[in-house]
Amino acid sequence: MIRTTGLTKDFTAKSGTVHAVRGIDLEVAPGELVAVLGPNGAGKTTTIRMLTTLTAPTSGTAQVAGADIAREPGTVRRRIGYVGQGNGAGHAQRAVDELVVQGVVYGLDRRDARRRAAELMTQLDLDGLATRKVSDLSGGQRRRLDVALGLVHAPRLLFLDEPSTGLDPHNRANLWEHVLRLRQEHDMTVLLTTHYLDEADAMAERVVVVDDGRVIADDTATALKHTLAGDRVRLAAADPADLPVLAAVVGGVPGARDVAVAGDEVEARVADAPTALPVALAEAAARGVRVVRAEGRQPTLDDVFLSLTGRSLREEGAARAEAPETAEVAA
Ligand SMILES: Nc1ncnc2c1ncn2[C@@H]1O[C@H](COP(=O)(O)OP(=O)(O)OP(=O)(O)O)[C@@H](O)[C@H]1O
Repeated sequence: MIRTTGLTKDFTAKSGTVHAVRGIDLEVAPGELVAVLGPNGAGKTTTIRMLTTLTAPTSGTAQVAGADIAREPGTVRRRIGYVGQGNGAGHAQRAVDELVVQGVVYGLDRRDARRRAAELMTQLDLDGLATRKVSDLSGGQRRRLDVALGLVHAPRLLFLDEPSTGLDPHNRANLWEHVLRLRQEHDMTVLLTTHYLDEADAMAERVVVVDDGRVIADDTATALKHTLAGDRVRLAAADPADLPVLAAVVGGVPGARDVAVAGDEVEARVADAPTALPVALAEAAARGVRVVRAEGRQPTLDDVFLSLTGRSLREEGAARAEAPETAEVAA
């Protein structure tokens, strides 16, 4: 459904050239749900904008929904849906009119456009809001209307750029419920970007991690967490003199490696924290070591990013959210 080769985008800014995307090779099969995850400025939006023909690549090629983004941009656009960041819907318009107009733009006659609009309003739980002005909708309702706008022409491939940013947890869950149901009903391929690690983890069958314009990992969330981060256990001894014995105990549990002693604690990677922890505790007790704290931890996608880059995605997101990006000048 998507195949890119060496997709690259440079921008010319006042401060010099910005290498936003540095040669991305990506394949997405029909029906997949892929999350592109990465810190602010990693190149996620620029990649989506190239794939949706909104900006031309500096170099590289991409086939999207069976058409070439450079040679057949019109065909690509007809076959895909795109929900960008922020709200695409106009403000003074009534919700239903936005959908009807979008349908007409995509070639439906007015009657079909009205029928499709009504169908989508129901599917996205917007019934009863048809005649409300877009500006009077709540954030969650407006985002669902944006998704409806992206689906008017029943695309086989849907791009969602940070669909749930700014929504509260209830509205995020609600939006996802709708997207996942629609995807199943229409057998749609979905490529989305998100900052929410838990969202990528829970929703996507595949997670593509990007950093500084490059793909640095691409696999299922489970595989990424298993191979790049791994489970951990941490145990603290009441008596520091017991630490060498405790380290030996921890080192003996299944799959233990990277055993480290810091302060009054022993920490190690293990194959499976929930089963390793009781084994370690029982063995420590048998050897007369009194353990005062014990913790087993399973990795998150943030641990994956940390292991790949030495940086935390969570901290970067928070730091950048507090300090708005300085404006860069486009070419
Ligand atoms: N029009 C432009 N002119 C100059 N630089 C740009 C332009 N658009 C994007 N950039 C730069 O390209 C890089 C990638 O930006 P992009 O918006 O693709 O990142 P992102 O991963 O989507 O980030 P975010 O999560 O904040 O949306 C950033 O350094 C950004 O400042």
